[in-house]
Amino acid sequence: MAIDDTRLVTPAAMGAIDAAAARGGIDSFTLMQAAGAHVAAVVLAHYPDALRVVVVCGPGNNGGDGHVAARLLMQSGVAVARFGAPPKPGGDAARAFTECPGSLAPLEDWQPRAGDVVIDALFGAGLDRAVGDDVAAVIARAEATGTPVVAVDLPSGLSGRTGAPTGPCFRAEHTVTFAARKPGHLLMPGRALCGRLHLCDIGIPARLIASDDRLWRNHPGLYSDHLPVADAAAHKYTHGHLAVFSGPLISSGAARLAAVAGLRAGAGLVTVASPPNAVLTQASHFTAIMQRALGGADALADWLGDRRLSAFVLGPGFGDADKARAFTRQLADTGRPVVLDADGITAHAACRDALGAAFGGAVRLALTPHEGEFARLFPDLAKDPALSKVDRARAAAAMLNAVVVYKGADTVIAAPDGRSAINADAPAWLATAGSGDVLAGILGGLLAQAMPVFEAACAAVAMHGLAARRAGIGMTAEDLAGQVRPPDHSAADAGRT
Ligand SMILES: NC(=O)C1=CN([C@@H]2O[C@H](COP(=O)(O)OP(=O)(O)OC[C@H]3O[C@@H](n4cnc5c(N)ncnc54)[C@H](O)[C@@H]3O)[C@@H](O)[C@H]2O)[C@H](O)CC1
Ligand SMILES: [K+]
Repeated sequence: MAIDDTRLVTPAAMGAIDAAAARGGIDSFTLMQAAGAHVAAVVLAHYPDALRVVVVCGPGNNGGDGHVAARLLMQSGVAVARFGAPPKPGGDAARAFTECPGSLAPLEDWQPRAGDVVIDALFGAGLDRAVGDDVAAVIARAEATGTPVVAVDLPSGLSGRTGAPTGPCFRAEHTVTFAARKPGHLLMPGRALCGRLHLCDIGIPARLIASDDRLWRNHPGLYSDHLPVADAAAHKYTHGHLAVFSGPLISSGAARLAAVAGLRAGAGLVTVASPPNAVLTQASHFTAIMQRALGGADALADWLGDRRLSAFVLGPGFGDADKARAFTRQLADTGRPVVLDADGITAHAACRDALGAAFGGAVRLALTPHEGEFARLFPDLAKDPALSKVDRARAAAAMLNAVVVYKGADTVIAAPDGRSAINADAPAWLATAGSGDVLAGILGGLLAQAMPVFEAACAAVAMHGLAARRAGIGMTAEDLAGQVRPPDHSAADAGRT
């Protein structure tokens, strides 16, 4: 493929890329022709029985792509009707408008008919506010009549930067985008509003699609060079020793899930450290996983003297917030990597800055919050409507000098240096009780094997999704943990969306 399909480019950065292409002698009208041709091809391929293609065109270049598609469809013998307002004279869109035969009726004139397919070419990268009443009425009409919509670049009304609608928004069956995916194609609810995404090469060279965004879809290229190496000469300690802290008897299952996942992710040894009264219960479940009774701080300090302990997971089912804070501080002092999940995150809601300060220096803290946990730790970021999920995760990562795995259907992994990835291919059935404990365990297992934290987090999120696919729909978290496999170096690009 001539384009880099792993990079995500914000609409603003895309504008800069277009300008660089123009400086390099690439004609913008030629790009528009290519864009319109891809849209027409998607419509022809997916709606061969359409009786009429309705192209709704906006004032900018998104509308220009619509005029090109309209002309090409007419030339293919398709019945086409165009609605909208003519573009301002002088630019590419005006030229595309002029070159398309036939009239342009006002937007409000569209009366849906059976057999209509809508090409939404109203707004794309240039959307900067909520759509007006005229566009909102068209969106409502398409939705009420179930008319299929093919969106050009982005469904009109959707922010390509945040994945959030700015107001009323088309729900497309297909979205045809150009040169690079935008964050809004992967972030929810944008991903759902786009329907099936077609990423099309319009002739912008891949070398130009290297913006400063440092944002990718999660894919093996982000981490494969850092995966633990399966070494014939290895012994168990070569692959590290992961410690998982269990909560009280009643909630001890969460640590078990994390421990099993950590072992399956390749950690050489895994020990579950439990309050003394939970040890017997834990022991009755395990053979390969080791046990340790751990009372308070002194016992932990004693254990931490074992240099072979190489990573820690604290939080799943942990309960006691005071103890979580005290243990975390002791773990921070070891200089070794720590995963904080669930109660381990919530315990620091009132002392977030102290947590960040305890983990200064080389990055060795990973946090795996879901929406609710994120809001508890970062209420200021969670409340700010101007921020995308990527912005929030990045700001949180920078604040705490930690890698943040902000979970959801669109899990965002962010590093303090700004590198970020959106994971958009996990199956929906991954959202089940205990699933997060498994993710924390996988991540702990990779960190125990000395992977750097950002790379380990990207790999862990991918492995979690792969395990869910293996376990299949209807799985429980136990099934999920049982399907975790060490990362496969030879695996094909499993991150493709
Ligand atoms: N490299 C590429 O990806 C190419 C993309 N192309 C297409 O060009 C558009 C972006 O075009 P642009 O003119 O910058 O923006 P829009 O057409 O989306 O809209 C701009 C226009 O609309 C006004 N506006 C914005 N929001 C609203 C609103 N809510 N209500 C009313 N008016 C609004 C804004 O002020 C501007 O006047 C990209 O998406 C692709 O489809 C090129 O064809 C080829 C290269
Ligand atoms: K559009």
